[in-house]
Amino acid sequence: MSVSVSELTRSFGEKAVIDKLDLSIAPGEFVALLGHSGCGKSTLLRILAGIDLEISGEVTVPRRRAVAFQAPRLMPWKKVWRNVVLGLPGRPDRALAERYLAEVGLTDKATVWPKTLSGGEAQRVSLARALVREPDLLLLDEPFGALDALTRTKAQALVAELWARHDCAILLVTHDVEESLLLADRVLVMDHGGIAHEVTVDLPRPRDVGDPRFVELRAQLLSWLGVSA
Ligand SMILES: Nc1ncnc2c1ncn2[C@@H]1O[C@H](COP(=O)(O)OP(=O)(O)OP(=O)(O)O)[C@@H](O)[C@H]1O
Repeated sequence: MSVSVSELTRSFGEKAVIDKLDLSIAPGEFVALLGHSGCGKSTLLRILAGIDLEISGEVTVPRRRAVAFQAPRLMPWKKVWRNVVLGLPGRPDRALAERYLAEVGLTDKATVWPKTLSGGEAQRVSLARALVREPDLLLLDEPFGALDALTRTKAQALVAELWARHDCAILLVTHDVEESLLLADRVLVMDHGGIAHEVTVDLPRPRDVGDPRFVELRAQLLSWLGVSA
């Protein structure tokens, strides 16, 4: 297993936001996580990232893991390529940064300042910064949430491509049922502090939103989320 979580509990004060949650993710598997606002998705991601340690239960994650958040969180005083390799051991390596910037289609942005990037470009830099760590597990917390529809569609295609190339497991937190079905092998629905439902997306890629099975899965997920299709 790439990720193995058993009886995970995380409380804020009296309230257990995550309550005896079990989860496993296979190496190379793409898993999407849906759930109502405030149900604890980001909290779970922070725990898997090793940012939040105030937990009980068992959590096993690969040592090589990386996170990309909804906001790209680039350092404004460092040029793009330096942001990509920020925090890596050793001397900052521009050629290395450029290799990963090329993967996200931003070769020509290596030496610009982050403030000159569009939202979609900044998000791609954030992906390059995650990938440069060659993670076995990539944690994505609504990375496309703030993007317009067209940019979002392109970013989704890019993530699908990067995942196919890099052979890492991905856990993608999203609010978008369609996005989860376009990208993931398995979709989880979080509720009441645990994984309340899950579905395996048994459809070949690239996926067709008009496929009857796609429509059926979307209706199933929406009904689990309490939204009628
Ligand atoms: N540091 C904190 N202190 C107190 N409560 C917190 C803290 N962090 C999160 N919470 C609470 O835990 C719950 C889960 O928050 P979390 O951000 O994980 O939800 P989410 O499912 O990611 O929501 P959204 O989809 O809106 O991003 C919320 O009720 C939130 O208020």
